[in-house]
Amino acid sequence: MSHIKVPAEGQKIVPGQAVPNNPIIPFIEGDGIGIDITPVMKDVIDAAVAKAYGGERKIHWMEVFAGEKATRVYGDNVWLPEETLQALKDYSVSIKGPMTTPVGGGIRSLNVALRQELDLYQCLRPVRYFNGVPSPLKDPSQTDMVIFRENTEDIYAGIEWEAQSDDAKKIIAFLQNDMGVKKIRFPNTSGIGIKPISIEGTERLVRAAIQYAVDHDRDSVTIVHKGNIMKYTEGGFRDWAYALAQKEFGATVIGAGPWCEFKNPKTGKTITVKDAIADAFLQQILLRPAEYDVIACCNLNGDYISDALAAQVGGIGIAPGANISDVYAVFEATHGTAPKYAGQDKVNPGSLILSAEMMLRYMGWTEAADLVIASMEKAIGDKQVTYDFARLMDGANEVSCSAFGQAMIERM
Ligand SMILES: NC(=O)C1=CN([C@@H]2O[C@H](COP(=O)(O)OP(=O)(O)OC[C@H]3O[C@@H](n4cnc5c(N)ncnc54)[C@H](OP(=O)(O)O)[C@@H]3O)[C@@H](O)[C@H]2O)C=CC1
Ligand SMILES: O=C(O)CCC(=O)C(=O)O
Ligand SMILES: [Mg+2]
Repeated sequence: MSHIKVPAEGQKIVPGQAVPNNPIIPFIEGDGIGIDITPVMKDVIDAAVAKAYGGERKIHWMEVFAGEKATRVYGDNVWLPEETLQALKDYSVSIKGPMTTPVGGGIRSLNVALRQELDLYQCLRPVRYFNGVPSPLKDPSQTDMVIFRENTEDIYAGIEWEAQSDDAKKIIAFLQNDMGVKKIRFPNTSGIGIKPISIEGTERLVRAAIQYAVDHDRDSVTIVHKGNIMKYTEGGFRDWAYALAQKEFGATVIGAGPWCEFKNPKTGKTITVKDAIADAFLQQILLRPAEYDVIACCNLNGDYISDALAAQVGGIGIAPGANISDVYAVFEATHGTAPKYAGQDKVNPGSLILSAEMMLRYMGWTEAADLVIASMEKAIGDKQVTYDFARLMDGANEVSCSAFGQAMIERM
């Protein structure tokens, strides 16, 4: 039986066709603070759309279920209903709140499952500074990067075997007996995980990152990896990325290499393609953020880098994101369910609102997207901020999650 109530009005967004003025957009409320931030996001976006288009355009929201709410609606152990997946495909553009993943045992990440099921291979996370936001850096405005995190491969593929299980014993025996592996330090008590990184997966992600640099007139693309240690996975990622820049964008090697460069066909400006080893990169983004622009990386590094970079511009309360395939897009914040704040109307809805702002821009509704940005800047400028900013800001008026949304709406 279906639990999805399709709105009486509204149309599907069909990939490759113009976005209708009355699109139906599926949303997943999310676990934990999802209950706080998702309604605020919808109110702010509805207000921006109404203000920008005077009633000519309107989003028709359609709730679909995943995570803890799905188990309440569909029954125990139904975490990601088939009809939810189908709706995300049928309506092609959607937005989700965060979902809980238990540590150690229990279900595997539903967030990762969605990315894999819909082949949302680009995790796009822009990191920029908003005036007035408190930051630990002296000059946070120098941090202006766009992360392209590979979203379907790496150890996130979930290919793992628990220590001392029959499967782990089988794999370890295979590695030792058939592959000549002698380096498993404690074979009787090791869990094993597999890290697949492919040429196809690398190429499509890096192609999107470089194309973004071309389309948005950016100066450089940095491939971040740990290829000195993981030679055939992260090292492969680096080598295939450079090869793609040369093969598809006409980049030529600078000096002894491996850095290369090409002229942006749209602006004539030089785009440098360079690389950095992940540990060094994490200190350089703090010390010399202005040297980095578009970032392309594998899944795990992208996860770490996303939160680290978010901290530089005020934290994960204001860190948006999108998961994109060649046909579908699912927008979501960088942060998780922050369970200790769930239901308190306390946290910053900024990340999810800015994720929705990315969604508006993706739909071509730039006037509404601009209003979202401008009203957020005004609310922060007036020091009407949630607890996360208030605790770092002099003279702030700490407001609730919903009041921050209202503060934005009043300033549109
Ligand atoms: N895409 C997804 O759905 C994601 C899901 N998760 C899942 O979320 C769960 C909790 O993960 P956890 O590691 O605690 O990470 P979270 O991102 O949920 O929270 C970590 C901390 O970040 C701050 N924070 C997060 N969101 C906000 C917000 N909206 N406004 C202000 N501050 C915020 C809070 O900091 P402080 O304590 O300083 O106030 C919070 O305690 C896990 O099950 C994890 O797997 C995690 C990341 C992404
Ligand atoms: O799926 C999860 O629970 C965590 C995912 C995550 O941290 C991320 O996508 O940034
Ligand atoms: Mg993360």
